[in-house]
Amino acid sequence: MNRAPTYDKKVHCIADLEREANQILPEMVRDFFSGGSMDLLTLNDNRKAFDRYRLRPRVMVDVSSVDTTTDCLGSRVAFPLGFSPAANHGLAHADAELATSRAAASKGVNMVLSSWSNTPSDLVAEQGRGKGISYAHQLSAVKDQETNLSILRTAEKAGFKAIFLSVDCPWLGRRLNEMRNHFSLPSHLGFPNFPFIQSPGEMVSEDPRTQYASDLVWSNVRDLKRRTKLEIWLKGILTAEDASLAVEAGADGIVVSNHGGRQLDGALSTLDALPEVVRAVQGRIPVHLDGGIRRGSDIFKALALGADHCWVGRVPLWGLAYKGERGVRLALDLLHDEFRTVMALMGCAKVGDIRPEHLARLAPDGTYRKVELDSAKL
Ligand SMILES: Cc1cc2nc3c(=O)[nH]c(=O)nc-3n(C[C@H](O)[C@H](O)[C@H](O)COP(=O)(O)O)c2cc1C
Ligand SMILES: CC(C)CC(=O)C(=O)O
Repeated sequence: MNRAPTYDKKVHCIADLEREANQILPEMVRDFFSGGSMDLLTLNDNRKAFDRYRLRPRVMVDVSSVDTTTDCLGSRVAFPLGFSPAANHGLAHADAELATSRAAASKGVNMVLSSWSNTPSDLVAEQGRGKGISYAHQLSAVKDQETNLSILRTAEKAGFKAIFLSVDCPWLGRRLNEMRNHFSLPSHLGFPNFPFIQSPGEMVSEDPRTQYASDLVWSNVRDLKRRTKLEIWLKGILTAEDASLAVEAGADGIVVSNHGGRQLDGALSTLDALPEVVRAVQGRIPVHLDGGIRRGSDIFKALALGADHCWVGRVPLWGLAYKGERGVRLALDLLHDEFRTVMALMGCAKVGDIRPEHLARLAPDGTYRKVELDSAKL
């Protein structure tokens, strides 16, 4: 019998990993990782949206060999999942982004590094050198152009493949957990991309080198593309209108994202936003998704609705908190196994076999209705 392997005594799914991590982390860090903005409507809906779909399995398909691999940022990755950028991996574990990067490299998935990494970007990318994976560098543009350009040059020199420009943070969302907990960073954590910061408290100062640029417009995408050979992806698109403008502006890819519910509370869940974005893009550039992915079946559902690839932000943080690099590898093993199992049980032998008609969506009358081909582009 081809039963799933057991990797850990306590952790058999991402919900277990979250529970274990949350028992280890101090309350302030736990809430910083898990929390979102305001009433957490979007944070919670990111998860609930996946449960509004059910699977329509096809049987009597030869799934004796299931190929979960796919292409992402020029690499053949083990399965359609990688790590979203998240600030401050150092709050989860002393090995911080180095451990996350090693885990990604050893399991054959890509990683996007936050500008607010606690580890120098070149050291993070070095962990995956020669291992066939790709790294992208996130940029939340700040007011000071020199600082933005220095991050761009660092990413180019260190061999990053792309810049993921976060377009959903002209202003920081209101995160009540951070206010209530008086969130602050320990003094030992530094930000190599912002070397002028002497103490972590200064990251929220009035200094234009750390303040988000709130005046970004579509022409800035073209400016950025003129300044670098790296691919420019836009992270934080939620509407068909902006997806079309992103393509016109020359973006190399889009990540449908609401920043894990940490920016605009009440914004659409990413799975709900995905079909209109996919329809607007019409296959001209890749469309990726992050937000709420916790199971292999979530990845399957996002792909069935037209995403080319998914990312997770909190999952590697929980893995790190649980057991450092080993914990991050565990998270990847679990999600990879779950995805493979779902593919087999759905009658999909390769990623390209996943189609919208594999899904049924919850209708207002409480029944589930088949997702029709033209209702999700493809
Ligand atoms: C602790 C934390 C820090 C984050 N830092 C960044 C960041 O620096 N830049 C960014 O673009 N997104 C950041 N994000 C958002 C993630 O890239 C991603 O969009 C989100 O976590 C996806 O949702 P998920 O956590 O449900 O997978 C952060 C998310 C978390 C949880
Ligand atoms: C506040 C930033 C440093 C990181 C971020 O984007 C986030 O916490 O969501």
